[in-house]
Amino acid sequence: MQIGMIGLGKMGLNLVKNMIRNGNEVVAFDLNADNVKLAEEAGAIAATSNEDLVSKLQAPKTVWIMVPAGKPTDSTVEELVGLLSEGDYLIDGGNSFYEDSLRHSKIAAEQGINFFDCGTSGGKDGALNGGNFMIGGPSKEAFEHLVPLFEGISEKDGYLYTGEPGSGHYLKMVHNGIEYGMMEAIGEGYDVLHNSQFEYDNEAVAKVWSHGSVIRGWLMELAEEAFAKDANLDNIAGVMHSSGEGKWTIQEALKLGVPVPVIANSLFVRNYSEADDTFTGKVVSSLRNGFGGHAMDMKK
Ligand SMILES: O=C(O)[C@H](O)[C@@H](O)[C@H](O)[C@H](O)COP(=O)(O)O
Repeated sequence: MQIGMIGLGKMGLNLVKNMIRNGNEVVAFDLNADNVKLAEEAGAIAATSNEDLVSKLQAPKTVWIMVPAGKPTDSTVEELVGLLSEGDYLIDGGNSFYEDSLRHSKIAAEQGINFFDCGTSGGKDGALNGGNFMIGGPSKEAFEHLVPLFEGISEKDGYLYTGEPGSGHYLKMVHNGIEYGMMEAIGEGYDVLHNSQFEYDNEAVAKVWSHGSVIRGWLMELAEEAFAKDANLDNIAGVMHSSGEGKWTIQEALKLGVPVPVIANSLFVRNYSEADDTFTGKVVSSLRNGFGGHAMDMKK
């Protein structure tokens, strides 16, 4: 089928290549002209603006947007709702907050446009070679139109129509919450090994854990790759950033009254990792010193 792709960053460009390899025709646009050129080299038809992209598609038109969540997605959706017509399809494949997607779905539905909120997982490699997609949208019938597209670009069994609008990005949000907890557990286990009396070969450990153990999986394979490049990760700072989905999962859990101690602590550990020093630490150190006379590390 024919798809318009807006947003040709590391995920969008790989999706374009995947779509073309699977027999789709892609019209591509990005604010960065260099990225459009790369898409053109990969076989896409270049567009010079969102409007130009939409004008190059045949009805019913299908546009996939892959731009950062928040304001960039908001403005792109708003513009496209004005450019597309009744019966067209609009897919947000980014990591949008599900309440934003509910809003986008509503303004699209007012114009008769089928809006799908699509959580995309599997990273750059998945986008290129077979990804994972969690897709909410107006109806199963409308989704049928997109099945050939997702059949081609997904890992086998790697896409799901999740039901009503918002449910795709909601599922991706929770997926990422789980991702936070799993990665933190792997990190902590390795920290124990690293500080133990034994001399473990981190890469070899990841490799053996990847073959038949309970904790095998893609994250363990990625750990093996990372340790192969840098045996003790000496060149990497232990700072962990986050893009928001862990936080949203925790906020949602608080709203629902569901306990999520592992996911919540994973985010707090990431937040701590971003700080050079913490005021909490200064306060606790002062208090220990106050009641027990325990030594405080002073600023150098
Ligand atoms: O499923 C995936 O492929 C990943 O989750 C992907 O979506 C991305 O790497 C995260 O958004 C990073 O999230 P943080 O920056 O919050 O760790």
